[in-house]
Amino acid sequence: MPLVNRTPQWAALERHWDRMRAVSMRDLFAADPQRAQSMTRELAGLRIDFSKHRVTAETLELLLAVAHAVELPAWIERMFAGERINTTEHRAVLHVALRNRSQRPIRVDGEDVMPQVEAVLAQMRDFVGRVHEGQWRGFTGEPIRDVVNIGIGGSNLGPKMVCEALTPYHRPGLRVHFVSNVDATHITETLKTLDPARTLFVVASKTFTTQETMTNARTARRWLLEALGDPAAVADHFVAVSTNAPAVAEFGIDPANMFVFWDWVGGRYSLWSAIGLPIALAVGFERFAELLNGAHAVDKHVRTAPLAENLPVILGLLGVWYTNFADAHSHAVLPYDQYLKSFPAYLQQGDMESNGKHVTRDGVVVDYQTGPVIWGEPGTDGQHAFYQLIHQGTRLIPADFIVPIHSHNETDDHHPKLLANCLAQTEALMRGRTLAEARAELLAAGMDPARAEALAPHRQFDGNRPTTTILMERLTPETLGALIALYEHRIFCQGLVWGVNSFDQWGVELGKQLAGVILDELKAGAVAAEHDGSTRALIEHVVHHRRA
Ligand SMILES: O=P(O)(O)OC[C@H]1O[C@](O)(CO)[C@@H](O)[C@@H]1O
Repeated sequence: MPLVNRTPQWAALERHWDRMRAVSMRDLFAADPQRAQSMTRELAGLRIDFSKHRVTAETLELLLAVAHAVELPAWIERMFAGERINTTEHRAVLHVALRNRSQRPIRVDGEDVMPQVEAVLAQMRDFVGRVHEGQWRGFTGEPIRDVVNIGIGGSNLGPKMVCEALTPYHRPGLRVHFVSNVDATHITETLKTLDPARTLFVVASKTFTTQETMTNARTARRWLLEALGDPAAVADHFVAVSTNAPAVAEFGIDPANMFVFWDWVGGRYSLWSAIGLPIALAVGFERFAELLNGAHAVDKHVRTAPLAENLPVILGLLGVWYTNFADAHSHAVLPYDQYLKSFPAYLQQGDMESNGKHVTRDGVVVDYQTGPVIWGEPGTDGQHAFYQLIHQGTRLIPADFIVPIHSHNETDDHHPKLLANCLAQTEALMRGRTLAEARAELLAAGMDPARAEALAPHRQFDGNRPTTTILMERLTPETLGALIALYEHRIFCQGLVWGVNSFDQWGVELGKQLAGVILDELKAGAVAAEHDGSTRALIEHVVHHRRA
């Protein structure tokens, strides 16, 4: 497979960009009164408007031609068929099996994985029921009041984001906490508020070797044992979610209290697996199942819809358009819903760990940009922080605006304002304000002409800044599941265009390896290994000051 930028389809897009760079969305809307309707689609409770993009029907056709050139439909099918498309780790990629509500067999090496998936879901349902009903009790016979998920990366960000997002659905009487950072402050501050006799720890780690997680888990175990005094208490206060049964047993967790998942579930795609146990504990198993249903609806769509109608494909291609042709370096995700406050952070791992790659699946170094920087904050906080740059800065930043039509905290005073702000931002970003308009507004407000002339350039907005608006009736488990799956598949489609393996993460290894060397040196109080001058001096300084 040649690099995508060597294909004739890519060359056609380059020529097209030369024509499109001067095209304004204002003109596109003026020329086509049906533009919004023809570029808005409904999917699984989401209404997606991609009309405020710097594209025409021809642009979309040319982008779709690139998608065909990289055999995108065949790759999507390969994923659903359980092929080992994560080639560097020789693994299938089957988070879609975790929410395969149709029970259609999905096979890896000829073996249907669905019975295992169903068995773990049944185990989760049973366990969650027992905790909720007070049948699962702590060592001293107390019911569980607090659940602490100990995990990091995919074993933290997904379940944490979903638990926050579904706060209105939380069952009363059970609080869920997340500890991820190896910084002792994180676990110390969390444990301060808890009663050991009524706390359940979920140690979530695919590998069960991750330094941060194992350190926090050992601290939690010490805390528990100091309070309860008997090692037998661990069995009543710790469960594990992992692929590594021997390591779980070695930690002292009863294998009966282990929830397995499989090597074909990537960490950042794992919230649908037993890694979602804190979600099910927080909102109940039925709600967790609704989350899976929402994702399944999007899975069906991505697998069966023709490319031209396939929303994750379209959104992915729009991202490619800006990254590779309009020189955009980042992508903002702006949820207008406080419950989605961690959605951008969750997507940072989802997208940047997936597509932050510099070689293709074949190991060829690319000479084009791949995954952008993902960032964002909930509106309207973001508006008062960084929107200035999005509106008037020198960089092009495509942005997604996500907003529910109804709030879970509906009041006449708040939600209409939130909605108005969200919609106004996309309008302003698209429309901008010309110099003449800026000048006229100032004059109409009574400003003297000389001052209006001086101020007008500061109040001029280029506009033409692309946004996607994603509306939903309300943020429910189902719409949230659909939203997450939409982004997951978008990431996959972009990775396919760039030719990278979106499912490995070798880039996190080197730092881990070097941290191991430096940790030994900090413990020994002496530098033993080869380091550059800066790192060596820093280690020596730290060693000296920790000794003093
Ligand atoms: O679940 P584990 O094995 O503890 O890994 C945690 C995280 O570490 C990574 O391997 C690297 O950040 C992620 O891909 C993963 O989600």
